[in-house]
Amino acid sequence: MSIPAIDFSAFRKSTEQERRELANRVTEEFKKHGATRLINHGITGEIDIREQSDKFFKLSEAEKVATANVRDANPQRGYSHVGSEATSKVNKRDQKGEFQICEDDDVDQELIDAKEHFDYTRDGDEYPTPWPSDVSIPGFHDWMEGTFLPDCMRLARDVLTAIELGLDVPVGTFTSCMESRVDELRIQHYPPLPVEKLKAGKIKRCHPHTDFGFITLLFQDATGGLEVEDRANGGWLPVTPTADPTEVGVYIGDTLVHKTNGHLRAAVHHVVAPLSLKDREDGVMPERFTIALFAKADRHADVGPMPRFITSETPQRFPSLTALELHNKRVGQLYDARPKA
Ligand SMILES: O=C(O)CCC(=O)C(=O)O
Ligand SMILES: [Fe+2]
Repeated sequence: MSIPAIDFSAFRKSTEQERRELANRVTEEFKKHGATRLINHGITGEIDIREQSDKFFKLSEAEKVATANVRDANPQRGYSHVGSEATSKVNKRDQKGEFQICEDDDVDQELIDAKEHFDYTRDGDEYPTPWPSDVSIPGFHDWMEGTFLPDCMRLARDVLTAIELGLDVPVGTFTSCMESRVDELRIQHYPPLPVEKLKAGKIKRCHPHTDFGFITLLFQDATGGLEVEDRANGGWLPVTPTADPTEVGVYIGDTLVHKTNGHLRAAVHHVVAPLSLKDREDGVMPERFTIALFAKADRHADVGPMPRFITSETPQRFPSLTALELHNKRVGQLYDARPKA
C-alpha cells in the first residue's frame, strides 16, 4: 500500500460542491496516516530542489558556519551541521504503542541524524535569518524568500482550508491564526551514507518523529527513503518519489493535534535507506535533498484544544498554551535546551 497522490487543482477553480468533495478526500487521507500527497497544487515555478539547495550546501564549511543556527529553544534559523538536531529526542511511544510528544528526559542520547539543513523565514521576522552573502550565492535569498516561501505559504493555507471544510469547522478556524506569517522553510541535505553505517542502529537519515507546526509540506528529490507510519497494519509506508517533481507530501504536525484535541493525529515519519538499498548489507546511499515548509500558527495564538473537540468521550488531552510555547518546548527537545520561563 502507498499514499495516493491527489490532484489538488480543483481546489482553486471549481464549484463549492467540488471543493468540498476534494476537501473531504484530503481530510480522509489525513485521518488514515496523518499524511497525504498532492499534485497540480498551483506551485508551478521550477521546483528544482537540487539546483537551489546545492548552491548552499556546496559553500565552504566556514561560509556555512557563518550562518550557524543557535542551538537553543527558539525558532531555528540558519545552518545546522550533520548531527546537530536530534529528532530521536522529541517523541516516544506510549503503552499502546502510539507515538506521543516526549514529556520527560528519558530518551536515547546517542542517536544521530545524518543530515545538514538551513532554516529560514520571511525578512522582517523577530527571529531573523543569518543569510549567506549574495556574493557567495547570487539569487539564492531572492528566490528562496521572495518566490518559493510565499508560494508555499499560500498552498499551506489552502490545505488548511481544505481541512477546515473536511472537518466541518468554520472556514478560518485554523487559517485565521496564521496572519503573522511565521512559517519556516528548510532546505535539507543528506550526504552520501554507507549502508553499513546504519547497521549499529545509532545513525539514520532522520529518526521517527512528528513535526511541530500545523502542517508540513515536503518536496523531495528522486532518491527516496522517506517513510510514514502505517497505522492500520503496523510498520511503515514508503513515500516513494514519483516522476512529477512538483509532487508535495503534506504531514499533520503537533499544533493541529493540540487544537483538535487529538482528533487529527500527527504523521510519524523517518528517513531510511531507499527501497533499492533496503535489504543490502553494503553499498552507499546516494546524497538526498528535500525542502520542507513548516506552516505555523501565530506565536501568540492559543493552540490548546478547541471546545468543539472536547466531549465526555474525548476529554481535554492537552493544556492551553501559545503556539510559541509549544514550538519552543519542541525545539528545545532537539537540543536538550529548556525554553526560558
Ligand atoms: O527530508 C525528509 O524527507 C524529511 C525531513 C523531516 O522530516 C523534517 O525535516 O522534519
Ligand atoms: Fe519531519
